[in-house]
Amino acid sequence: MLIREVVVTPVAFRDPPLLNAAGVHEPWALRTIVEVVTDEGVTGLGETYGDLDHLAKTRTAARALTGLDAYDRNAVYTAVAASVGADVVTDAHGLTGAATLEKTVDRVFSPFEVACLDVLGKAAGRPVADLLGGRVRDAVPYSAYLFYKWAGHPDGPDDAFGAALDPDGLVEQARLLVGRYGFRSIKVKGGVFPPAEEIEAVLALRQAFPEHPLRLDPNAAWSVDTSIEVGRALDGVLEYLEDPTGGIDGMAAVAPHVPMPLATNMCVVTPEHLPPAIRQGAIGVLLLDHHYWGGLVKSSHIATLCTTFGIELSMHSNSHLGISLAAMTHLAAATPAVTHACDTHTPWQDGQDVVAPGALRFVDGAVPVPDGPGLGVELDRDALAVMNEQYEKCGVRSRDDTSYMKRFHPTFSPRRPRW
Ligand SMILES: O=C([O-])[C@@H](O)[C@@H](O)[C@H](O)[C@@H](O)C(=O)[O-]
Ligand SMILES: [Mg+2]
Repeated sequence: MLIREVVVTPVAFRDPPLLNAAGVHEPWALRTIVEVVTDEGVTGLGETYGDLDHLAKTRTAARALTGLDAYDRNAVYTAVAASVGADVVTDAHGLTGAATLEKTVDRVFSPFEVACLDVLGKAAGRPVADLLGGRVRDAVPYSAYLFYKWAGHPDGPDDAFGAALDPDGLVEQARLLVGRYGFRSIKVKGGVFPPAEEIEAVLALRQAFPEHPLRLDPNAAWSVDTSIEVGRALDGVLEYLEDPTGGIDGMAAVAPHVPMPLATNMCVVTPEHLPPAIRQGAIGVLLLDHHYWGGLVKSSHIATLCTTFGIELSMHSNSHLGISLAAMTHLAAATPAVTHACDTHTPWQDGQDVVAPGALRFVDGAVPVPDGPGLGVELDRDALAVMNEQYEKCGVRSRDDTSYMKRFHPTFSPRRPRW
């Protein structure tokens, strides 16, 4: 199973104007699609970020993998690490926490690891979930991921989702997503309006959806004191409060004073963050993300470690396509400790995808594990070509929610904490 060739293709797809603490989503979201082709003619798929620095590193790493054995993922990791060197890559938006060298290598390695597992699964005729230990659930529950949003991009027509700028708008958006996908949990992306307004929105959702577990995630937009006030105001309402404030120290200062667990995909984002977070009791839930936790196997090891220390698991998401959704679904299906519904941006992509339709679907808010070998999804080459052309033409080269927001609101500041 020697790697004969690795093909790296950047793609762009339409994204609605979703608001967050860093600004607003641009009209185009970027991803990179990785194809690992072996000497036996089996091709494995991976998906990762599309930002220029990361794309360059992914391309350099791809060239270093020719001739390696798809079974030998330690050798693949070593080659990726050597190709990354000492360069740390940071996201401009800062929504997935601090960058470190290990996290940079883990991020570059991840799509190749997923693609190698896809190869091995296809060769063995078994789903990736089987390679990760076997499925403990046949379908993986996801949450309705609500965003405050404008009706459309200021330079374009309104989109099909409509505006959501107050509690009624968010409740209406929840009805749309729950109605269409059957989600049984709801997450609100906060950090956009003053906390009192976001509390009001969560309470309106609680009234409209009395049975749905609710989460709120302001991406560290609040001070420690504000986080404690909001946490107490939502006593009995939230399943967990996600990244109310920044840093392990900040989260540890909030945790003992609020009634619900704190969750994160910002202050614990790489292995070296775990010891201090555990020592200080900073978090109760970790949102895994195989795209920056070094792929599926390492994520599953992190989950085991978290369970040992009483930390529960959920899963984080940025804008993504079907290869990522398939990988997330196999990982969560094979990881008993992922007991909270996972996040996904899938509804916001509104059917745009690089994978052929059919393998991935939502049933009662959950994605059944694809049955086919490997990830169980096939590349739609026409869609890939269209999205690659969109990438070439769209002009976006790195996600920058803040600059895009400042085009329309020049005084906007992404300063955190803001409240
Ligand atoms: O897409 C967004 O705007 C989200 O805010 C995303 O970038 C975050 O990383 C993420 O969803 C989160 O849970 O923090
Ligand atoms: Mg988050």
